[in-house]
Order: sequence, then C-alpha cells, then structure tokens
Amino acid sequence: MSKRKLQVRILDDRIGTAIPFPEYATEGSAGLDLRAALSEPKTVLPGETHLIPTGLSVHISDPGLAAMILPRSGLGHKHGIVLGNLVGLIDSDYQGELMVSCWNRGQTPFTIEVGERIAQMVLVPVVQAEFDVVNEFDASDRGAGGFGSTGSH
Ligand SMILES: O=c1ccn([C@H]2C[C@H](O)[C@@H](COP(=O)(O)OP(=O)(O)OP(=O)(O)O)O2)c(=O)[nH]1
Ligand SMILES: [Mg+2]
Repeated sequence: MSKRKLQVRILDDRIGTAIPFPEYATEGSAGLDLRAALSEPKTVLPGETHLIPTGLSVHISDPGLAAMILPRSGLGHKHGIVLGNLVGLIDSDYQGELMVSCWNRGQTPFTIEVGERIAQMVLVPVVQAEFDVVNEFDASDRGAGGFGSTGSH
C-alpha cells in the first residue's frame, strides 16, 4: 500500500517515548490517533470544552490535500467526548501545533489522561473551486428540491 510522506515536527520531547508517536492502529485504519500532550490529566466537566495540544505540527504543503480531525467513536459514544468544532480541518499551509478541541457533551466528568488518544486525523484529497458565475444552470432532475423533497421513505 502506498503512503503519502508528510512533514511533521515534534514540539514535545515526550513524543516517541512517554507519549507514543501517532500511528495507524491497524493496516486498514483511515485515521491516525492523536494523543493528548498534557502535563497532567485534565478533567473536562459536562458542557466544558478544552483545547488540547498534541505536541505535533504537520505541514501538508500540497493544496490538493487537507487533514480532518474527527472524534473517536468510543469516546464520543460512551463518554460524550467529541470535538468542540465538531470536525477540525487542517489547511495544507498550516504549520502550527495540531490542537484538539475536546467537548464533553455528556452528563459526567471525563478525565483525559496524559498521552490518551483523544481524536483521529484523516488525510483527505481536496479540490479547490474556481467560480464560474452563470445566470442559469442546465436543468437537473432535482432542481432546487432538498431537505426531504424526495419523500420520507
Ligand atoms: O481542530 C482543529 C481545527 C483547526 N486547527 C488549525 C489548523 C487549521 O488550518 C487552522 C485554522 O482552522 P480553521 O480554518 O478551521 O479555523 P478559523 O476559525 O477559520 O481560523 P483561521 O482564521 O486561522 O483560518 O487551525 C487545529 O489545529 N485543530
Ligand atoms: Mg479558516
């Protein structure tokens, strides 16, 4: 399987030792698990949102690619820990630290441990649009119908 080279900077020297470097959990994984580069465990109370550093920055560099930060399903479903921005989008020209906004949408406090896998990052292809302003579109079957226009079943 071919993999895409990605430049990464390690901003926290515990990465690679106390905090494992991000990796694909299995050969077929789409997401790289991102870990909390915290100095001590952090409790997120119900309704709170905390910005958690990962100790890493990436420079994707190619405008035909981006990265998305997505919740981990186990954390989100069982513990209510999802992302404060719902989805994080990493621009190809971003060179700052990868940050994860952790929102506790549940009813019970959740403690993020040092090095815990808090979210996952997926590299995705991107096509930038160049707008071509027109007065009318060629007719389509759907036209302007949406929001349930095709019926409820
Ligand atoms: O979960 C996230 C989302 C974004 N970012 C970084 C990478 C991204 O390239 C940059 C800007 O994100 P975005 O464009 O979504 O935020 P904005 O509110 O539009 O800020 P800006 O004005 O800096 O673009 O912040 C993260 O580290 N984590
Ligand atoms: Mg932006």
